[in-house]
Amino acid sequence: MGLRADLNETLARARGDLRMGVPVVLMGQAGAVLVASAETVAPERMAAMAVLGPLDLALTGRRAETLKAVAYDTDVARVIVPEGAPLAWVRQLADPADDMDYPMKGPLQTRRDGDAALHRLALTLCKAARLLPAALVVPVPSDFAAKHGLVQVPAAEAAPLMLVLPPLDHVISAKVPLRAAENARLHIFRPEDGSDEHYAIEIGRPDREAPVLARLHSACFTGDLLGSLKCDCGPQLNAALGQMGIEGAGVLLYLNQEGRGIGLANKMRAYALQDQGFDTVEANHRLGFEDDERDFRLGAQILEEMGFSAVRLMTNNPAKIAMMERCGVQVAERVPLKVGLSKHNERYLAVKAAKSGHLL
Ligand SMILES: Nc1nc2c(ncn2[C@@H]2O[C@H](COP(=O)(O)OP(=O)(O)OP(=O)(O)O)[C@@H](O)[C@H]2O)c(=O)[nH]1
Ligand SMILES: [Zn+2]
Repeated sequence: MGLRADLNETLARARGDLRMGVPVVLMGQAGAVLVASAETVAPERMAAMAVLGPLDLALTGRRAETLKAVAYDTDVARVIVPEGAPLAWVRQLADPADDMDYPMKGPLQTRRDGDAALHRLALTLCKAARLLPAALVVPVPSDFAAKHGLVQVPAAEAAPLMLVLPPLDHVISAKVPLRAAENARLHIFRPEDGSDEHYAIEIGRPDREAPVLARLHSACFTGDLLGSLKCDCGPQLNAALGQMGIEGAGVLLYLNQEGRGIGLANKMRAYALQDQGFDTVEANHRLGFEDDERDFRLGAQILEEMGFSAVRLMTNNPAKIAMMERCGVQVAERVPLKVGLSKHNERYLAVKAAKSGHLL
């Protein structure tokens, strides 16, 4: 490998830059565009972008639905930013926080001609950076990145790469005696694309030839650490480790997919919308996300790397079972995990059962 950044490294830089409010260049077949996150871009940078050409605001089809904007490309809407529109105008479209106070934002003009591929990639990058899926997009000459010292992403290669799960490196493991099980070991897995690390807690030394008692737990800072009553995550985490402790063997994957994969800041935005009366699924949609943005292939990959091919899966979520099976991990048994019901999460769990197919 030479000193030049490869594509994975370039994408990691692009995510970092978008988070910092720095624009990046996406190179497509029909030309290049300059892209900035609507959430993090500074007003001066937006003004500098507006000088370069007509500004679009790329939004997901989900967000467009709430805004009553026509998404000609189904999953992507290219909203035309009126000349002279301030950053506040853009932020109001990107962020649903004030939707209820200012319901009439339109009529919004959306682009129909041309190709939406670069807008789509911009949104994928925003999601991967755990930002709101909303990006300012403006056409630029193909030598723009080199001239201005910006990161340049070749779209045709990057878009398919972002759909592939990166290889995970096992970094280290060490003993961590737990209240629930003294013979526990924590493993750290690091994705080669520079995204968040994931953990596996191995209890005892489970037989690799038999189905292992397993849980795929998605990070929930509020439930796991703070004891939030809005969800059932904390009690599920403790019950799963407790059961593994009792049986003397098991593996709990702690996947850093906070907020069903949208990140903690966006999850708090979803909670703020829930305070306005929307349910957990509606809140995700208003923000521009799908119900569930997690990638459960990750869990299968870690299990496989640890030498497990069959599980007794502790879950109420049929999507997790289906994904395990599709990824070649046999689910020998579903072990229900029903704990932590409170008056605060009754509705949340009912919505998951009604809309996301969770088993009651
Ligand atoms: N976006 C969003 N995420 C939430 C909300 N409440 C909890 N979460 C997240 O949802 C995830 C819950 O994950 P899991 O415990 O794996 O739950 P599950 O998919 O319902 O499956 P099982 O618990 O296995 O039945 C965690 O990442 C939480 O942070 C919410 O209202 N909105
Ligand atoms: Zn939770």
